[in-house]
Amino acid sequence: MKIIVAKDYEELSKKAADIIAQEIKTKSNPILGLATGSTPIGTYKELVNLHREEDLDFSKVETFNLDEYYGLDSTHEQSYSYFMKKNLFNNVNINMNNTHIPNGLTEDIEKECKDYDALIEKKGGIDLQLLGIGVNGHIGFNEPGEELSTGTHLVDLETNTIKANSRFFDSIEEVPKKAITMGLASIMKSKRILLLANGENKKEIISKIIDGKVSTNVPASILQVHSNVTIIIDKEIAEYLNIN
Ligand SMILES: N[C@@H]1[C@@H](O)[C@H](O)[C@@H](COP(=O)(O)O)O[C@@H]1O
Repeated sequence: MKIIVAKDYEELSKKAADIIAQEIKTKSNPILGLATGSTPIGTYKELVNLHREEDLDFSKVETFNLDEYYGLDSTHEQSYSYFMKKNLFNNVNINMNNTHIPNGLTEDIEKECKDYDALIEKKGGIDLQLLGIGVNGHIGFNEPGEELSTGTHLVDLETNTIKANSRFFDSIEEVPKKAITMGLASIMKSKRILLLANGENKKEIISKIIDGKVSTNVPASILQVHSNVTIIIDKEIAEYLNIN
């Protein structure tokens, strides 16, 4: 795992955007895996700046998002579909037909998940997967447990995840209890993985995934066996890890 330390969230976002921009510039049809949550918002902002100021071209970019809440319409302000449009897609020259997010309103979960994995496969897999991390070590919505799922699947969200994500909703009752998420195999098949983490509340989990054992109780620990992972952390986490 390659670890990059940024002095603050702004620098972390700039460094992440630069890595993604490099991928976009060097591949003829870059396939990006995208994440939501508060962590990548700054990265998307920087990518929009690069598009506006330096003509970073998204016309050939294809994207697959990690997850979507089950039961939320794409127009719901807390759906990840809405998030992606607001923070990135509406602000760059991406072809919306090339953006993919699981359909949270699907009536056929099994088909939705199978089709999602098949499409990623058909496109040749993800070149660069962007990840945030939950405080319990989840990536996408792959929650800790005795077993981990490989393909895209419907997941019951942990009570703590529901609590953590309630900060985006008016009340905790409004947070969906289930989500559709890419599985760990789809994530691990990505050619390169870029994980971002900043702030006090992520320091323990980052320490676990870097130094701890690989365990289904910490889903992100599986990243230790991927050959091309870059983690960008801020100074606060770096100090906790004793990295300068
Ligand atoms: N499904 C998303 C994850 O992909 C994200 O990494 C996590 C952390 O969010 P934040 O970046 O706001 O800490 O939130 C959600 O649960």
